[in-house]
Amino acid sequence: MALSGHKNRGELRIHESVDELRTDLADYVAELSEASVKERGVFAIALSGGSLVGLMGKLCEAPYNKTVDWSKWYIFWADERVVAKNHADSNYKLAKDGLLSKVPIIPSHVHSINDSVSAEEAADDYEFVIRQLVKTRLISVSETSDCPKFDLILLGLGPDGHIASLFPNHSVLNEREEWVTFITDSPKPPPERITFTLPVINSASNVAVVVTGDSKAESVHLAIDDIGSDCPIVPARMVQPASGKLVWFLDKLAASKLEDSSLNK
Ligand SMILES: O=C(O)[C@H](O)[C@@H](O)[C@H](O)[C@H](O)COP(=O)(O)O
Repeated sequence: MALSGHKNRGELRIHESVDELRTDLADYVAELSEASVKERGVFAIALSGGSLVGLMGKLCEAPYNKTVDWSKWYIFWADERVVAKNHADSNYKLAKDGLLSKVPIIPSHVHSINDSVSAEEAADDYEFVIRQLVKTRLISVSETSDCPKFDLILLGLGPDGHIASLFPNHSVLNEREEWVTFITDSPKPPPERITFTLPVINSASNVAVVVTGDSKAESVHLAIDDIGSDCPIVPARMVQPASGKLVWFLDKLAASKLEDSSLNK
């Protein structure tokens, strides 16, 4: 693995293979879980959809399945499709089938969205739930804003540079008041989604963006490298934790267009 810091763009962890990335990601999540449980007694983690959950798969295997204190995990979603929980498009279903059902997480600690209301109501409900948990400090609060401070937010990256359900040129990128908002016009189906806003993502203690494959190489370049003013600002470039730590988990293909050639050999 090649390790590097990239000015204000966080730590880059570039892996020879997807398998190496999977091991490093499991180690990273397990270490953050241990540190958070030691410090706060709980671990509040937000997941996304896509290939991310599969890439976290080693957490279900030895040694992690036995060493991680799963009873202290509280699960949230950085974004969710507004579909029934048993629908093939549901990020909850993806995580349940691929991770949550394979480790001893306490069912009441799993905070999925209300799937029986509109996208707008689901976003409001989800923000309300998070507000209650911030009040009790199950989720920490940012020192600089009133935003929740998740222990870890895990994000994937779309070929268009989107993270969570924050798509390029969409007005929700400018949302500064809401913690959770909704869209009904996602360029990638399904159209109705709820999503954490940038202030919440940027208030987390740790944010990890997990990216594999050459179809993402251009958006990785646009998100990380020093780009000219004529280049588009992709949503992933707006991930800039105020006081938290940003880590990029990349495989060689995803890193192949980064400008620092020593990194993508
Ligand atoms: O809601 C969605 O449409 C997906 O969850 C999406 O946001 C995904 O996370 C990225 O596109 C990365 O996807 P892959 O990791 O599968 O390429």
